Amino acid sequence: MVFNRSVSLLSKLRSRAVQQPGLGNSVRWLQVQTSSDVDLHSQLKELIPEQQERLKKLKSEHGKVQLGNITVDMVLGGMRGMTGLLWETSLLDPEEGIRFRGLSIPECQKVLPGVKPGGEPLPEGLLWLLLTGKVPTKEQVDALSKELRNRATVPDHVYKTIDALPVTAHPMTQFATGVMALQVQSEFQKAYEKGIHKSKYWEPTYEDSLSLIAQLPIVASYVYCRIYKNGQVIPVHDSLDYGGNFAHMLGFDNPAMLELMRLYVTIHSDHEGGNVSAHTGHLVSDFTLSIILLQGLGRDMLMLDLVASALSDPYLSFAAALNGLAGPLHGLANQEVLLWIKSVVEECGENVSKDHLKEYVWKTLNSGKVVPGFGHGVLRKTDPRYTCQREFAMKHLPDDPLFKMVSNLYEVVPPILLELGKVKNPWPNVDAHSGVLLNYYGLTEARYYTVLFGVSRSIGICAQLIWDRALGLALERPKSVTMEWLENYCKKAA
Ligand SMILES: CC(=O)SCCNC(=O)CCNC(=O)[C@H](O)C(C)(C)COP(=O)(O)OP(=O)(O)OC[C@H]1O[C@@H](n2cnc3c(N)ncnc32)[C@H](O)[C@@H]1OP(=O)(O)O
Ligand SMILES: O=C([O-])CC(=O)C(=O)O
Repeated sequence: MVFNRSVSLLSKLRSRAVQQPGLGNSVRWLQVQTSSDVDLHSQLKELIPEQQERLKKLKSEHGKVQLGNITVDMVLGGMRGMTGLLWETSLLDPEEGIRFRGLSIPECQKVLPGVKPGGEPLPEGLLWLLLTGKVPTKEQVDALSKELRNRATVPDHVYKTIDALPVTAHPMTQFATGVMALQVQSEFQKAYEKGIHKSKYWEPTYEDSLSLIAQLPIVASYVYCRIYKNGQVIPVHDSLDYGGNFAHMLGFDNPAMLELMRLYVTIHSDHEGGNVSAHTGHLVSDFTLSIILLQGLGRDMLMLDLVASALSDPYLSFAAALNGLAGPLHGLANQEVLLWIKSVVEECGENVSKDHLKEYVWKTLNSGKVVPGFGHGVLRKTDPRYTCQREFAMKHLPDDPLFKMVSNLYEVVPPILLELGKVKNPWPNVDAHSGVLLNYYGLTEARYYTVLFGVSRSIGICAQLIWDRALGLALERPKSVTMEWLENYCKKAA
């Protein structure tokens, strides 16, 4: 029954995926693929004109339709509930969680190719899906894996730039610095300087994006080996897929860890446009006046040209996004959860009772801290990214004591957060689970975890960035007001 359901879902999604005017779906599906079928760039080139037309029509026919009212609460409350961004690659439902181009996480697990049938989805497949809106075949994913491997080289100055930082610098600081150093090779910046026509912006953005995505695991694993493995770097494997290669370069070759990394990179990639990292990347790519202070790193290593600042290239945009991801209420919660769990173990032991856990949660709250891994700005139910990691744990590490503690926290924390009376979502988010899985396979260095998140988030941010350029999206510049302005406005409105 379950099998039949998934087969029919698969065929439905695939037929949706290959629908083309004038061609029967099944006929097209059975066709032998040509080289342009497996080339992501050619696929995008075909799609862009129709999406440009779609946007033009939306604007001309419905440009004046109202999407809601803005209240003072929204302005003071971090713009919660205010619809204000176009983000094509994914959409978040508060109850149901994320959908990537319309597909939920369980659906992605069913239809995106794995290394073997039934394996965890390959992140390259997700990148293809986010960019084209179509479920790729295994051949398309393999071609993209190969392309990413071919682009996976990092110039020497990047390592030197990272080496200029103390080894004790936070891994995210080292990682973001490495990304900034990669920027000197931006194709977008070069094309902009040469006067590229705006209708062509998406092409060098695509080049930069794919190169950046390909290079990130190398920079990330360099940071890991520099900090934790005395600089013993492991080179890119010449046949592994993206997620598998990343785990390999970090020194992990256990097949289950490779599967975990594929799942991790897939599910952390995109969470619609308003989250801190994605929004920062999007905003900065539209417009930035940020001046990056690089004193002490050597001006000869990084030659940043502020000509590009009005349309920041993918490297600049993604570096900005990483700095947002490094905040403890956002991506750093990845590390905070495991550090918190380890502090529980230190104080109460691994087999802590639920009553002791409750006491520890209250102690955390009473000292003015948040319980990391719980709550969310938009979600109002358990994060499906948490659920799929829980399923992975039940399959691969059901007896791990830290997994058991995570399960107990699922029971203990929500009622306590509800008791506070102000927390809008007491349920666990993605970060509540990832640490114990990584820790189980030997990646125990919690301070490093957000770097993994960063590698994954490049996939969503870059996919949208390419569409930002293809669609010619406007510079983002919302209006701000002062308290006095609000007070006067409200007096007049009363
Ligand atoms: C990948 C991700 O970014 S997922 C999120 C990762 N972050 C975390 O896990 C950190 C813990 N969680 C939190 O801090 C919050 O739930 C956030 C930042 C994720 C969302 O924040 P908000 O949208 O402001 O949540 P919400 O509207 O429910 O907050 C209301 C109040 O409850 C508090 N609250 C929310 N979640 C928690 C929590 N887990 N522990 C303690 N207090 C909490 C808020 O701090 C806020 O308190 P205040 O009014 O005294 O400032
Ligand atoms: O959506 C958010 O605000 C935070 C989040 O879970 C993510 O970015 O993955």
